[in-house]
Amino acid sequence: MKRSENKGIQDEVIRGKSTKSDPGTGNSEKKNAKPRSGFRVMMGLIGMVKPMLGIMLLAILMGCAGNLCASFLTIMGGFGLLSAMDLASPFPLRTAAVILIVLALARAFLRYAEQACNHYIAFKLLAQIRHKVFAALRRLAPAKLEGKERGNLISMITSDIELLEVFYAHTISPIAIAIITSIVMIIFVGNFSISFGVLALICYLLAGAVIPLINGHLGSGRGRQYRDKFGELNSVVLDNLRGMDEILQYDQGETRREQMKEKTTILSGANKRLKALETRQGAMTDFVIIAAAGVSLVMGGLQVSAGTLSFADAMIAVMAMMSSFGPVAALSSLSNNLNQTLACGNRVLDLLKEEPQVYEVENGEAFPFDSIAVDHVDFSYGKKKILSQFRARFPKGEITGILGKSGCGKSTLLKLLMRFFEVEQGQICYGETDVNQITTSDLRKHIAYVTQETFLFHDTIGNNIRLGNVGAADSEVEEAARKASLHDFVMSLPDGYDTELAELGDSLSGGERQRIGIARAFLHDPDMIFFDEPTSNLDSLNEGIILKTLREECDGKTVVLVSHRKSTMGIAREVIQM
Ligand SMILES: Nc1ncnc2c1ncn2[C@@H]1O[C@H](COP(=O)(O)OP(=O)(O)OP(=O)(O)O)[C@@H](O)[C@H]1O
Repeated sequence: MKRSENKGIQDEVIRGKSTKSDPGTGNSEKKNAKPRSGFRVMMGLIGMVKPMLGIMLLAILMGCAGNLCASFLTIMGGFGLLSAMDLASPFPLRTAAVILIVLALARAFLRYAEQACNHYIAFKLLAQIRHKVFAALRRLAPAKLEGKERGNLISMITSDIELLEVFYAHTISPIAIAIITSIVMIIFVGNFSISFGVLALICYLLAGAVIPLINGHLGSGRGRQYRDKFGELNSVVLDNLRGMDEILQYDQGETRREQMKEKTTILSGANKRLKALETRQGAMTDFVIIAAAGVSLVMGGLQVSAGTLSFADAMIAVMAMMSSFGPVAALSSLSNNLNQTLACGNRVLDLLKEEPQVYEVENGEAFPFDSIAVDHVDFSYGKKKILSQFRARFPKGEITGILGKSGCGKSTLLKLLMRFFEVEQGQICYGETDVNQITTSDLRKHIAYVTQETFLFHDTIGNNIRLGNVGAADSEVEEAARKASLHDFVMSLPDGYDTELAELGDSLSGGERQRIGIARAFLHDPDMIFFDEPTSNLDSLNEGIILKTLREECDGKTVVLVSHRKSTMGIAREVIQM
């Protein structure tokens, strides 16, 4: 494919989509987007239930049947009472007793089955949402994970998704159940007298909709405040744990303790305000239920004395009213958590819908092993300009060094070469091919990027090195470790290459971690290696060994070497000053 043709495709495939967001914040689209209403969040979350609609309907059916069983337990008791008093009852005492037992057993079974279905749906869905969130992160990474939002993402993956369990297991079906059972009960009591039906309708609306909506509105700020304060306390505790060495060294224990105490006091204040609202809401709901009972008693009495209703019917209608508030009362307590749940749902939906800053090129050009040309490149994180009309050339098969003061954009340049971000202006070309036209997976397969921070997985040292080439034999792993001056250290450990890094925890030194990263790159054996401060944590002996290996092993490879150290730059054929 010719370059000009590629450019056309490029404009269509990449530019159209990826220049919308903003490196450094990563969310320009989100900032401009209208916030979702609670209803839209609910619909979005319910949309995810589609694959499990059958079980959801079953849960609602069993919930309705179970709650009606509970109401009719009391009503059947009323019929039994009428029969015992020799008043008109459709059920003789014995039959009423048998039905009572059946209803009680059915109630227990249906309740259990409803909860089992709801939890099945919730946990299946949580697993699916986690998969979706990780797939979204995979799509959005690495740019998204580079930004300041990393902390928020961790909290989303851990607590936000967890909280959605409340929505799926304890929100959707209770709302449907309350609506259906209320309609059944309105028809049932309305059959005795229209006024009972109207009273039931008003009271159900008050307890199940008006009070929860008002309190939900009043409590939305308090719920969010509680969650924010909870997050703040968590991060202070984590900071203190991580920074324990510094706290002890600079005698900051008392100050940090005071800070934690202050955060705890604020959190407990927020919790108190939230509980006060919950208590007030509970009291309002109870008032409506008691008022409904009182009004229905008076109404029944008046209708019996006026001769428009028999005593037996009035008694059953009043008992039905009194026993039917379970499902709507359950809704009233929902609204306390609903605001928090919807806020979490909103964040998860935002992430699932977020456009990546950089789209991976899937069917582009194969990676050409050639010189790299950086031509008049501009790049900014948000409003902060990092590179302006930057030019450089990294010849094929040579080691080129990059020197520059801290923060001038050396690591950023490597990330642009890796296409973690796209340039704003100018071009980066491998040979004749624009980096934006190269199949991204192919690009990353042929380049090893050794970052300043080597991430170690909870696995053996051997497998951590093997990340560079999963199929590598033990001898190849050992060879790579030797080149990275790591072998002797590994052999000094009781289990050698089988030593679990989780057991060592953070006890590996910066230099040892760095050497694991370098061994990975050697094992990967790519055409190009980008090193970001590869020897910053090493003593001069290990630095010397690694530089010698770099010179020998990287013969014929294109190497870009970022470093502050003049000694490291010694192996570079050319040094670019940024
Ligand atoms: N993801 C990001 N979002 C916003 N700003 C960033 C991001 N990454 C880096 N920066 C900022 O961009 C500037 C350049 O960062 P970069 O890491 O490229 O510098 P550097 O030259 O490699 O520095 P050092 O030598 O200290 O590693 C710094 O001021 C940094 O704070």
